[in-house]
Amino acid sequence: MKNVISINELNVVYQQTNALENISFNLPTNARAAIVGPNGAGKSTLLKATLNLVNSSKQSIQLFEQPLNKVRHRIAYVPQTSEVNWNFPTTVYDVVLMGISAKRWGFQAIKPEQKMLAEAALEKMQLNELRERPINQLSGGQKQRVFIARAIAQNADLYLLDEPLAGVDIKSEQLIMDQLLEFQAQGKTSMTVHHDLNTVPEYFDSVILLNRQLIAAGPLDEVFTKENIETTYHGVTSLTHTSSDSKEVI
Ligand SMILES: Nc1ncnc2c1ncn2[C@@H]1O[C@H](COP(=O)(O)OP(=O)(O)OP(=O)(O)O)[C@@H](O)[C@H]1O
Repeated sequence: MKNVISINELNVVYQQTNALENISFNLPTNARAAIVGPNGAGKSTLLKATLNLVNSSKQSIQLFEQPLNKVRHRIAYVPQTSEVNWNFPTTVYDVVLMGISAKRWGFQAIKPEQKMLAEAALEKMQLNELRERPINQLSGGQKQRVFIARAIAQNADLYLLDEPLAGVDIKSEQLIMDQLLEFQAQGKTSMTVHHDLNTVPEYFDSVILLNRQLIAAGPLDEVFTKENIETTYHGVTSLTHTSSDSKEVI
């Protein structure tokens, strides 16, 4: 089985912080993977390093067995909503169209089939009625769904999602998680930062356990063990304390 992501001895150092130390793992094609670990473990940094959005040790990452610059168009990134400028004067529909623009050259017109992709993405995330709404007038869950819709419209092969369930209600959560299943059914791969240990087995089939260093990575059954979770969270074992309010607990 081919690897979509191959990371070899990745290090990321911010000014004062060793955010990631000596990370090596492979993610096979068609995985539906979660990145799990406590606050400050480097989960967002791992996604950003994969996309070369932060300075890291070079030559340590291959995507689709190639360097990033050859395959960037095959990757969709859903950032944390807190990292998006929601006051930018644009509408839901225009943000979704941006997913398509990622695959266009210069001022090429949008093709009918690309418009259909955008329409399908709006439909899937149940955003049709909100399409003309300015993005600064959306709820937390609606904001998450807009960026997932943009990623769907991009029609990528690899989806990197940073906490897509943060601040969403149960309906949005179900829509988003069903979409990850659909990506997988289409032969695509996803890697998602996820905070709720309780739902990891339900939502994912692979896990990357991280706490600045890699604790373990691989299939859910092999990796998501009590021992590994304990090591990741330095002894926090109770799964009942680790949903979105886990930020304080861990
Ligand atoms: N731009 C930056 N400059 C300096 N330090 C940073 C920067 N971004 C993150 N850090 C630090 O790097 C470490 C890893 O941060 P990161 O956001 O990747 O963790 P995380 O696991 O995603 O955390 P959380 O669960 O809280 O979102 C933290 O100690 C954080 O304070």
